[in-house]
Amino acid sequence: TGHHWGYGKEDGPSSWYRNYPVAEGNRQSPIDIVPNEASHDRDLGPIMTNYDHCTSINISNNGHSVVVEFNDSDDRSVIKGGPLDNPYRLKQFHFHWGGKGHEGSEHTVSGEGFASELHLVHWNAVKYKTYGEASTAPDGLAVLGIFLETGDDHRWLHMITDVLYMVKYKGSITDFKGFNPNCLLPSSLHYWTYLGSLTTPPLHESVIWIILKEPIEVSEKQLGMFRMLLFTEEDDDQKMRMENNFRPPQPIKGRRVRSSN
Ligand SMILES: COc1ccc(/C(C)=C/C(=O)O)cc1
Ligand SMILES: [Zn+2]
Repeated sequence: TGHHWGYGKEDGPSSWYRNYPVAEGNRQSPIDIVPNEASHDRDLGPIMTNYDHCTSINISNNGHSVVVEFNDSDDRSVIKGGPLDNPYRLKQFHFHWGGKGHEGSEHTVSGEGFASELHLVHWNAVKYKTYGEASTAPDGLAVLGIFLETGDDHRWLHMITDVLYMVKYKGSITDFKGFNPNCLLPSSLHYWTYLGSLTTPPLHESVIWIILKEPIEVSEKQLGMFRMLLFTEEDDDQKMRMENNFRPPQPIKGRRVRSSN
C-alpha cells in the first residue's frame, strides 16, 4: 500500500513530487525560519502541554524514523493554547537527524540547521473523529518541533537510546510504557508558529507548526545511538544506516511566521 519513498538519491525528497504532487504545494514543510521577519503577535498566548497522565504504548522503527506511540483514546495528554483553537491530542513523537557531524534538523533558523529535530504529533479530536481524518484536514494536526543540539548528555534521553537496539530494523516494535515526553521539553516554551504540512509522504497540508526557540542539549554519543538504527529490514542483506532522514526547507510561498515573543 502506498508508494515506496525514502531519503536516498533515487527515492529522496527531490523525487517525492512524482507520487505526491502536493510536495509542490503552497504550505509545505519544513521551512527556514528568519526570526526578524517573524511577526510578534501580542494575542498569541503561551502554549500549554499537559502530558502528565499520558500513556506511551510502544516504540518502533517504521523504516523512516523511530516512533513512540501514545494511547489517544481520551484527552489525557494534550497541547493547547498559542495558535490552537482546541486542545490537540498527543499521538506519537519521532526524530529526524543527520550523519556524523552533519546537520539533521528539518526546520532551519536563519539558514542554520541543528543536529536533530524532535516532532511531537498531536491531532484535533474535537473537530475530527479519527487521527487519519485529522491528518488530511487543514487544522487537523499540531506538531511541536524541538531542536536538538550537541553538547552535554541529556539526562532523560537515555530512556530512549537505551532501547534503540530493540528496534534496530525496519518493522521492529517493542513495548515502551510510562514515558512522559515532558522530560524532553526545554525550559522555555517560546515559539514560532506557521501553517504547513507533514514533512514525509503523504505530505498532507494539515499541520499547525509550533517550533520551540530553545533547543535541548544531547551528547554526540546519544545522537550516535540513533545512527545505529537501520532503514532496512532484518532479512535485508543490504544494511542501510538510518541517518540524514530529514526533508530540506521548502518555499515559504508568502506565508507568515508568527512569534510568541
Ligand atoms: C494517516 O497517515 C499519516 C502518515 C504520516 C503522518 C505523519 C505524522 C508524518 C510526518 O511525521 O511527517 C501522519 C498521518
Ligand atoms: Zn517529523
